[in-house]
Amino acid sequence: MTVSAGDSTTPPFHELKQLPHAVYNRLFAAVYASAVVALLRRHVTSLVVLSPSFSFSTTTFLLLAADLVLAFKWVTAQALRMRPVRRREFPANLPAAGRSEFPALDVFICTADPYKEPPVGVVNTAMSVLAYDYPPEKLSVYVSDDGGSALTLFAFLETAKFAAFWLPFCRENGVVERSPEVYFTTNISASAETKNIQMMYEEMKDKIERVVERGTISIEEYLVNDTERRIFDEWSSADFSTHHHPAVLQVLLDNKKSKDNSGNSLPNLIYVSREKSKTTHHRFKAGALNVLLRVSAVMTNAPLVLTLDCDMCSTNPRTPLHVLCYYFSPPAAGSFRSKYGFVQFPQRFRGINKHDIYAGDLHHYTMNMPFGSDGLLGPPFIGTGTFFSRRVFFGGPSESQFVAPEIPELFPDRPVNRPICDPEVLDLAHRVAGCNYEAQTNWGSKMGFRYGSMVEDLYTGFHLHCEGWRSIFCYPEQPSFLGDSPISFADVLIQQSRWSVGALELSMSKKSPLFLGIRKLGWLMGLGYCHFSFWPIWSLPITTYAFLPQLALLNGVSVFPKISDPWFLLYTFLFLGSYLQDMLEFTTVSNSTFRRWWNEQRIWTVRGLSCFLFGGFDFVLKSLGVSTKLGFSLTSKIVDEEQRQRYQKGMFEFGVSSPIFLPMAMAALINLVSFGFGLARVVKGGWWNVEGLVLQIVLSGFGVVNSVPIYEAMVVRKDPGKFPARSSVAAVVMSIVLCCVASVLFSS
Ligand SMILES: O=c1ccn([C@@H]2O[C@H](COP(=O)(O)OP(=O)(O)O[C@H]3O[C@H](CO)[C@@H](O)[C@H](O)[C@H]3O)[C@@H](O)[C@H]2O)c(=O)[nH]1
Ligand SMILES: [Mn+2]
Repeated sequence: MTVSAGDSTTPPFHELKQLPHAVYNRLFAAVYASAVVALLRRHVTSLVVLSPSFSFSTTTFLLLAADLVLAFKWVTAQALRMRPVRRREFPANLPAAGRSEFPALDVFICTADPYKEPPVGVVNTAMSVLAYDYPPEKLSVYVSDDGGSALTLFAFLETAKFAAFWLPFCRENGVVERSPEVYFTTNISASAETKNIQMMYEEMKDKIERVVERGTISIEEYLVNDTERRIFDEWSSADFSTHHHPAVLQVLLDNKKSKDNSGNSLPNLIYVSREKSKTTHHRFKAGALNVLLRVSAVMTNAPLVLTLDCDMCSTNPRTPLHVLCYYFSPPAAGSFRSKYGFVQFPQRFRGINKHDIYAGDLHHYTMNMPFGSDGLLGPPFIGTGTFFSRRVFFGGPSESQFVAPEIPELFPDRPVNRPICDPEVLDLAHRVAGCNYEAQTNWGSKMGFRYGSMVEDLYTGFHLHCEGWRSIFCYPEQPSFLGDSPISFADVLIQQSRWSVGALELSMSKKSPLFLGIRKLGWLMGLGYCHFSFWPIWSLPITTYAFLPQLALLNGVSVFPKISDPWFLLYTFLFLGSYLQDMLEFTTVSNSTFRRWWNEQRIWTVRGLSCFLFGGFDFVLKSLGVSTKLGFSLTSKIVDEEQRQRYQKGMFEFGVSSPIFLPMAMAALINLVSFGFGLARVVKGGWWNVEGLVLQIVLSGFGVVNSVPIYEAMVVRKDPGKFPARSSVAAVVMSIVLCCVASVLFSS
């Protein structure tokens, strides 16, 4: 265990423990690796030595390719299993008197569409950070509105007013849940004060929701004075649209002037909608974050920066103190100028159903694997819940790597000595929020958040690690942030198709983790990044194993060893070994349930047949120049009540007819038919008669068990979330075609 403290006489600020299961992971990896090598050797020999027919060599070749991919994925996963660690912080040990030493903190919240991301939700996220247990004169919250929406700005005008009541209320009553929405739905109090503030909140919420529903702000009704009205003048110009408008910047709270209702200062709250033009690529979220980096540099230039998605409410007001436990530790004590570039909190979600049918908590990626990478060079950046040192955005950690920004006002260590409402400051802030500002600069390539991938988080984090930065995974028992997870299955798959495209943009780039990563970060960390960035190639083995053995079975062709063959044991070991290890890791190390694990393994196969496949296609089309424009399909944060109820009952929400459901439905059908066919043969002739097909029958059975929710949705369910009839028919037709083609091929 390593213990660090402010100095040797003070109690520790944090500790780091290696997780004990690392030893078993290593031993198991050694044994499993031998089995993998044996399997690959077997494939190669049978390909070279015996080649009785075209269909035999094709099948063997496809299985070899699938197993090679699986072996590669396995190796990359092991890299993250070699040295998992767990940290703990002790914020109580930070000297109480040190608050005046706290670094300033700039919080960035991104939103992009008031209809997909309801402003009330964004307001709650902002409120939960405005109410941080942090000196208000050091705290600034910047809201980036890529929707360029007056509705969002209106919601924030209201936020500024309500904050004056909400912040002192939280402070005086020791409120932990500082998003008012969450607080009022989980706490029912009879006190007059609470009732009063709840009424204020409900009024504000009503007002915002009515304005959003109507799509316009009624000037007479809602805007109380001329200053407020003037704010919205910008929107009155005829050519103001989401994709084409000047930069809009509005200081809604200024900590030098704004006071709450008990006379204390309020933090800064600044609305930023960067300039948009139809002719300039706006680079999605990374572009928005870079604008915030510059605008905040001009206005407050805090050395610490926190990035949040609009739905990621903070659930612990002392979260920044966990970060300070590292900030104040040697060798960097009080400067953050060490090699540690960012502190990543896990992304956790609220409202996930009991058994997590979509594996929406992204367990593997947001929990297990970050512990593994934390023992190496640190967790990847996952987009939200990340505290950065501002310095990381300007080149590697050593002085010689520093990349100077184009104007002195953006230097990361420049002290700020002008008020944020100073006209010159505001002028410059508008300028750096302009859509052509980045032309011929290093923004997006050597500075700031990096452009080049739809998963700007993984991509940026990778480049930061390659420059020499390290990161820290901070996982307090009590969740620090909770976000929304989509509840419609189509939304989940579309979101993950976008991630798949982004991951491939990284893994297939010239600076792929496979080459640059391993060279710069060493084998383990480099392979660890491969694990994340080669995510979608999983669809190759999954598609193969979901169809090939089953189609072979239907044609009576054996592709796996017989029961009496010793290789049978090897196959069984490889399958059960990795499944059991994953299950144990999930249920013990991460303390989750068997049912959740079971659902997660199902989603793994489903992803292979949907988002990974479609994301892969999109990527290929884009690389070939066939489709040039891939938009950022924003994940909807709207919750339909009926849908939510079905989701809470554990029902998959198909509903819309989408090609993304087709391959999984075809796999479900073909596995069912081949399983039935296999069983019929067993009934007729007994197990020994089909001993060459046993593994294929078992595999089809496994496919069938995993497809139960699909059969239900196709045949049994009548609710609007059922499998769309059109897609069912398409799946049946295509399955029949596939079976016919297979029977021709297998007879060749
Ligand atoms: O042009 C854009 C597009 C998106 N966003 C914001 O980016 C965030 C993430 O968008 P969302 O639709 O919620 O995407 P998710 O796939 O749910 O987000 C995950 O994946 C992203 C990478 O694709 C990461 O950036 C996120 O942090 C991570 O939560 C939201 O706050 C959006 O408002 C923008 O500001 N501008
Ligand atoms: Mn999201």
